[in-house]
Amino acid sequence: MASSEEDGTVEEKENNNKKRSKSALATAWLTFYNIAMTAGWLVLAIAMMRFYIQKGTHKGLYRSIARTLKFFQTFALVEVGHCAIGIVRTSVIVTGVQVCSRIFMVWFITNSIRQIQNEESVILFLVVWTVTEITRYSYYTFNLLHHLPYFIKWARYNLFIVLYPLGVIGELLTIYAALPFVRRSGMYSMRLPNKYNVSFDYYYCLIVVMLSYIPLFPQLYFHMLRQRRRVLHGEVIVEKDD
Ligand SMILES: CCCCCCCCCCCCC/C=C/C(=O)SCCNC(=O)CCNC(=O)[C@H](O)C(C)(C)COP(=O)(O)OP(=O)(O)OC[C@H]1O[C@@H](n2cnc3c(N)ncnc32)[C@H](O)[C@@H]1OP(=O)(O)O
Repeated sequence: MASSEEDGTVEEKENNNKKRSKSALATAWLTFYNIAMTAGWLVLAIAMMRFYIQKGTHKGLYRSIARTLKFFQTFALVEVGHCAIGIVRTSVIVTGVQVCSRIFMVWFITNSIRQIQNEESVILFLVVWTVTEITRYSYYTFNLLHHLPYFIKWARYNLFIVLYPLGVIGELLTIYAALPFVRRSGMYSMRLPNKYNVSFDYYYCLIVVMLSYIPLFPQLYFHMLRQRRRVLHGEVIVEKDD
């Protein structure tokens, strides 16, 4: 009897130790990840400012930062993993929609269609994403280090009110600008007849993507408004399950 009680205590201690070391490991990884991402987006911000100051135009700006942007935005896929394994308290779906829509914009729109890379709307979403991500990742970093300056917390949960709609406008205008080129080139499309007997039209796919902002964007926006009330005003929010 005594021995089983002892066993229980040992087991409990082992479990607690495992949890502690897991959370220490998770915190170390998240701190590293957030610092790296803050640095990455800061590099992008500096590169964009330098380009504009030196050239006096936004033309060619996307090309000049494309590699860095693709790397850091694609790396953000890791965040969906963070939610899935439970090391951050965030919905996989909310994060998944956010990250996938960004990756789609970078790889399947802006990177694939050279003719639209100099559109003002590209600069709009790039600037908006950059400000958002520098604020967001520095918020997470300082929060993990338990030294969060109030202005970063304020910026994280206020700037999105304006930046989110501006980012959406930039993204939608960019997809809209891409439509004629996609239609003319027939890119990423499959016409019948073909050996798979499957037809796919990227042009209509883009229209569906644009329409999907109507139900999806309000959900992300209201999610952030709820987070804002919770963090800035201490409201207790009961989130629905995924
Ligand atoms: C395949 C094609 C698909 C196409 C589909 C198209 C549909 C498109 C729909 C709409 C798309 C919108 C496009 C907009 C793009 C833009 O970004 S515009 C720019 C403005 N954007 C924003 O301001 C939003 C930025 N995004 C986010 O903030 C996030 O992505 C989020 C997922 C929406 C944030 O949600 P959430 O994580 O729940 O909020 P937080 O309050 O920040 O975090 C909750 C808790 O989790 C902790 N945490 C999260 N991540 C980390 C981390 N990396 N490190 C450490 N901790 C983290 C955080 O600290 C919180 O913890 P607690 O305080 O303990 O609760």
